[in-house]
Amino acid sequence: MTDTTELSDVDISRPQVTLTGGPPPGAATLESREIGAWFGDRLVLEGVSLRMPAKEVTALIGPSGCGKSTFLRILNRMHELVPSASLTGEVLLDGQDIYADGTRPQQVRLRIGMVFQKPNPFPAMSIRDNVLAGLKLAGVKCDDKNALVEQSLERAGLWREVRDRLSSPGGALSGGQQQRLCIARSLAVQPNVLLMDEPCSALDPTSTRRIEQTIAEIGHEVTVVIVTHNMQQAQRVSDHCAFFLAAENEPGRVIEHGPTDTIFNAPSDERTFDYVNGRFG
Ligand SMILES: Nc1ncnc2c1ncn2[C@@H]1O[C@H](COP(=O)(O)OP(=O)(O)OP(=O)(O)O)[C@@H](O)[C@H]1O
Repeated sequence: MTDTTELSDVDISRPQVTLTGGPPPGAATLESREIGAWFGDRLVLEGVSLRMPAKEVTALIGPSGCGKSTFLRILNRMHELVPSASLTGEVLLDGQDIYADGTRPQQVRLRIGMVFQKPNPFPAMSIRDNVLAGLKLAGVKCDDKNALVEQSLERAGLWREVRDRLSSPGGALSGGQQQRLCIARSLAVQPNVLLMDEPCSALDPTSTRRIEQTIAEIGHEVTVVIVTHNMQQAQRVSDHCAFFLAAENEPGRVIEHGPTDTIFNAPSDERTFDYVNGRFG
């Protein structure tokens, strides 16, 4: 599928549709402080302190197994879904600890959405209902569902391709379209942060480029944190980069983080230089 829609064709300037019971409006800054993570008695992450600024895109890069996905899942309380998992440290969303006593994980996940490696729309459900699915699950009310569907699909860069077939099943779309449908579903609840775990790894180059355009668009409205193995992609889409590395039999740590340009062109650590230049990993 070739998509020729250009960024400038998409109108994302309209005010957001009003939701009742949804997250407070706007992007939020996410900050981790001294995160440590275990599976059983195995420490897989240590001392991860990272600030992911509002309305900017932060890429998490590093070799396989260094804890990037684990860290991402800690950021919206999905790590605790693994029975043997535990953690230490704090995650602050605009200064509030998402692990504070009395904070419900479902409420956190409404504010901090997640898009996975493999697109996971409800295949038999219509495109329209897929977009609205997150609202239903969270009990969020919307005053104009048609406008919300259009706006969410537009923000995800899919509206023009599906506007004439909103009642077709989500499973009938191409892989790249399904991934954009999942992004639209996440955006429909108007989250403050969107986490993306290798969102393009199952997609062809054209679909990958379209998702990268989508990230460029939404990255100015919502905070984005993306895990990627693709160094060109990290350079293209992110404002900031964090390089994770786990030495042999050691937990993963952040070796270096900073503006993407610095990480790729003038890193301060030799291991970062070697990794971004493809010398290992
Ligand atoms: N559910 C789990 N149970 C036990 N160990 C796990 C589990 N998930 C991940 N791990 C371990 O935690 C460590 C970090 O894994 P994680 O998937 O976070 O790394 P990653 O950097 O995202 O890797 P990749 O780039 O390959 O996706 C690895 O050693 C992995 O084997």
